[in-house]
Amino acid sequence: MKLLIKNGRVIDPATKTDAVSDVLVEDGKIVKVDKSIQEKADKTIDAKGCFVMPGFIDLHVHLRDPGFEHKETVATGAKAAARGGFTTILAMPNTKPAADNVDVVNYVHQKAKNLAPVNVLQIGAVTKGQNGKELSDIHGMVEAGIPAISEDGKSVMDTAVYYKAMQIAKKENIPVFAHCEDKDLVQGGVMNAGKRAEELGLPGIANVVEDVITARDIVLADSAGVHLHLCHCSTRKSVWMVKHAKEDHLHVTAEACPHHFTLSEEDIKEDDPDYKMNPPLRSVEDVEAIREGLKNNVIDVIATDHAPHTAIEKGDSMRKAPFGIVGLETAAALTYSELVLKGYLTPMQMAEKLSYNPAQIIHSDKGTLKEGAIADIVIFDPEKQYVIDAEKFAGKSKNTPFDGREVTGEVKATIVSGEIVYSAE
Ligand SMILES: NC(=O)N[C@@H](CC(=O)O)C(=O)O
Ligand SMILES: [Zn+2]
Ligand SMILES: [Zn+2]
Repeated sequence: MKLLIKNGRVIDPATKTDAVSDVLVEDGKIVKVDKSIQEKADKTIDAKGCFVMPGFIDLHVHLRDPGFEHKETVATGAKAAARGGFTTILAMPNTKPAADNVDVVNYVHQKAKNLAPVNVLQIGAVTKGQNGKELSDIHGMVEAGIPAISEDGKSVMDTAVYYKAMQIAKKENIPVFAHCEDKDLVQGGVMNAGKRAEELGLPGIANVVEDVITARDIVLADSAGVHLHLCHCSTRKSVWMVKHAKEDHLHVTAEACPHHFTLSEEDIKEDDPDYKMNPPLRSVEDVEAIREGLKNNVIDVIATDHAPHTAIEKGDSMRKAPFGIVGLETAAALTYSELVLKGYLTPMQMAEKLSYNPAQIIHSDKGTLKEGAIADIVIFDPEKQYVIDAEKFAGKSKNTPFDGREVTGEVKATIVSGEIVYSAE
């Protein structure tokens, strides 16, 4: 099978390419990137006016499988990923049972192999049942193919337990993905602590809840010599700490989510569970710091933290609703509309943060359009304007604050190993 992508703007961070070119794919691999390829193909896609980028890689997805299949499954989550331009997604371990052993990791990988249109990699839990006390079988799970460990959903509050896990991760040469939240400081908060929470009469979550664990984890990971990747950074001080850690040559990387660079607490007009996520939407100053952090490459990665919950579970008040919003099908458009069009990111940086940098963090040779690479590709139309319609989502859950929002930029096609797994037409 030969696929020819004609006349697109090929953007490849690995080779620093940004030029109108054709891309020829054969037997699942990129065989040629050149100005005008005249070869006959089985299928030709006209990508005129579109970006042709390495397929997006999402380091932070909740697939809810096993255990919460009413919210999402490996199959539906992977379908949502394909629609969002993602060709590889990493699944967080807060499932039921938790992904804390080889059996669950194999179950997800096997299910993905059979049913998922995109690559799925399971992340291993740090502790058994995410109980924060006994370490999971990290070595076994690494042999089964986990690219990282994480306790996402919570922090490992016991510093000694976390330190031991970090030392093992160092030995296994995998990164630790950190969810930074001091459990003892949260005190029932449901949105950012501040004026807006007071006006709505809702309990707040202060920045210090995140910042104090971010500081601890940077220091702890440095001492263990392990690569620390900070999940869903939302505060000004998180960005500031990552900046200083990097200046000091510490092995720290960081991600930000589209909701944290698009919305602030001021966008919460009423008690609406679709605006409840962890960490919460912060102040305007925090949002600006996240945007600047992305611009200055202090923040390396854009990840969705796709966290599906049903409408019934979300209910009608933030007081009781679970934390989390879906994100796979809105991330590319929000990145383009909020960061590229507003001058924070170049299209090259967009490709870096959505594909090349995440690949580097998990030591993957994906995230590039180099000749010889696996043909995981996204074709993105930067002109297309439309209104986000959650009813059109391929994912099972529709919990998003972006329903009805006007955006620019649409995923036109997603290609995995040379196969078109999603097409907007
Ligand atoms: N982000 C969220 O608000 N929720 C996530 C957990 C997490 O990412 O910490 C979930 O699993 O629902
Ligand atoms: Zn988290
Ligand atoms: Zn998460």
